[in-house]
Amino acid sequence: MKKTITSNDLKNLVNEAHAQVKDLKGGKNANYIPFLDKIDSNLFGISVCLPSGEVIEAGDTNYVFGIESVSKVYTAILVLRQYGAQAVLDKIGADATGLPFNSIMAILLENDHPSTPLVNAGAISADSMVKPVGNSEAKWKAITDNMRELSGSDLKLLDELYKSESETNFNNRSIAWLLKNFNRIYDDPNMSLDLYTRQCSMGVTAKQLSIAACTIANNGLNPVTKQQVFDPSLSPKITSLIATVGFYEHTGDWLYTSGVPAKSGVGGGVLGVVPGLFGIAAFAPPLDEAGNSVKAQAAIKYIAQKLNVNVFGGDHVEVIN
Ligand SMILES: NC(=O)CC[C@H](N)C(=O)O
Repeated sequence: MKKTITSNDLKNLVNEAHAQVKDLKGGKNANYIPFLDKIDSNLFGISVCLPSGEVIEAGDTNYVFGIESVSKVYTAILVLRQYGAQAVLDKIGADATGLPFNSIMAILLENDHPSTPLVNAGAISADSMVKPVGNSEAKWKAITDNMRELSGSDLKLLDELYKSESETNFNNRSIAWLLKNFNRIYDDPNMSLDLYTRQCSMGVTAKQLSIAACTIANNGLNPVTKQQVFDPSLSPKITSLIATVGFYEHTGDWLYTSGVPAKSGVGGGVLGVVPGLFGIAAFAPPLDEAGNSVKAQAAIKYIAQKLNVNVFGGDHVEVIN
């Protein structure tokens, strides 16, 4: 069915979702990274960005939190921009692992392959691919420039998070060297791991995430800055990667129940893409056992179900002013 709603209707719906979900119990902050354990677990924000550039917000949408694994989407886009879709498929892959984000078993099971740029192994591999290979400083500039272009404004490193994560990332150190063993690291392993740890420690707001999500939903055109950030042909590629593995071992359940391709991070952020319609982001620190924000999932589901939008069916919704 074709359906037209006003941006005011959508604003009311976002406020309603916030009110419905804000007291939801369950989940707990990530505690394997000490910094994240200390964040106020009552923080909660929802932001929806439309292709017109309008951003609809409710709650703590300007609170700066750790982007964590949502950053994998950004760097996946960067290597897609630098290498094209085929090379990313060949060098990293585009498969679901069905396993936790930090799984070493997934690397062994795939017989050398990191599977996808959206789990730790593939993301470290993607950071190793970022050009110019061999130059850490210039690679970091490419990573942060790309983040700014997608989000419409600068993301800033959370120094304390970076320190906390660098001191405790023993599992990721093993992943980097295991990938080296399988020739799936295309630069220095320690440098690639450090770039990965740093990108995960960037601070972002729900509002910035929703603008990046809308840039993906809007075929690479940032709706706020009006910059064509990446080639439109890459949009379905990144959305399919997100749909396939965005919630790790819970991805199938999530997609089945929400119909919205979305990527989570252990900082509590979730970025969701409804192609052509909007980018949506939500943030709340308490996570379920797979590391996905409990309230962010509930909020995005609430909005998608009320609108009856679903990438596999549902209504064709148009938002007018
Ligand atoms: N799922 C996540 O957000 C994990 C990211 C975190 N930096 C890690 O590597 O463990």
